[in-house]
Amino acid sequence: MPAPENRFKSALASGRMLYGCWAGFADAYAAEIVATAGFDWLVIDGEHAPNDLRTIMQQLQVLEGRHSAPVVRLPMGESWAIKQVLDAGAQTLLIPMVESAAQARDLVRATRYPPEGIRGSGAALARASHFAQIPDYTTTANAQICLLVQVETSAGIDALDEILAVDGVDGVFIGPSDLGADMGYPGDSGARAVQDTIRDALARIAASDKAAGILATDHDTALTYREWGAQFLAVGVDVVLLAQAARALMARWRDE
Ligand SMILES: O=C(O)C(=O)C[C@H](O)[C@@H](O)CO
Repeated sequence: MPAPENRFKSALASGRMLYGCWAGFADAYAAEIVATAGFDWLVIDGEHAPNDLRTIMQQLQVLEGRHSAPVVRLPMGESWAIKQVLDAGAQTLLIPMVESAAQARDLVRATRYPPEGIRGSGAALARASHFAQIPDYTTTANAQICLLVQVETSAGIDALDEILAVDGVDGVFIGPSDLGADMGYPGDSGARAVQDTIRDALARIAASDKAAGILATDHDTALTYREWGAQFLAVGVDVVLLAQAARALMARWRDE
């Protein structure tokens, strides 16, 4: 009995368009609600949402077996944190601020058991192995890991071709907000220079053996990014959806 199939990794490899949403409430109940929408993937955000290992695990638990595949984003690509979330059951990781091929190679190694990598062997304690109920988990888990790296600085863009050559990286996600800020356009990822950089980057990623990903909450911008080569395309942020709907509702009654 091998490690569970990573459906997101398989879908990414098939080339199918995959629409996602950020899950930023750091809460299993909220993740369960968003999953009823039918997104192909949900980002359990450990970078900008108040998640910890236990809340990440609880969201992995409620998403198990659902259509929406969990993508866990860590604050940074630390090998100890990668070990913890993989043992908690994550199979797809989104790692921010990747700026070199060397960094990408280190991330690949951190997600794999030896001899391919350095992931610590603690499967008996791990939810991921169904607490050692999957006897050959450590020899089959590597193949089900999906590593998505975020390129979101000028340095990362400059190293993109080398990053794209790293075996074990499955996708490259362009972070428009951070990229815009690093390029000197904080809060304005729509600036011409940023858009030109995003277009070139998505094209280069799509032309490689990796999948291209990005986030756009504006519909027309998301359509443009899809035309430019994005395959795993996040089109919403749950926290923003609730905040905007609540404010609009009160604004309407305030004017009644
Ligand atoms: O830089 C970006 O843009 C991203 O990485 C996406 C955002 O961080 C995400 O938190 C949505 O705001």
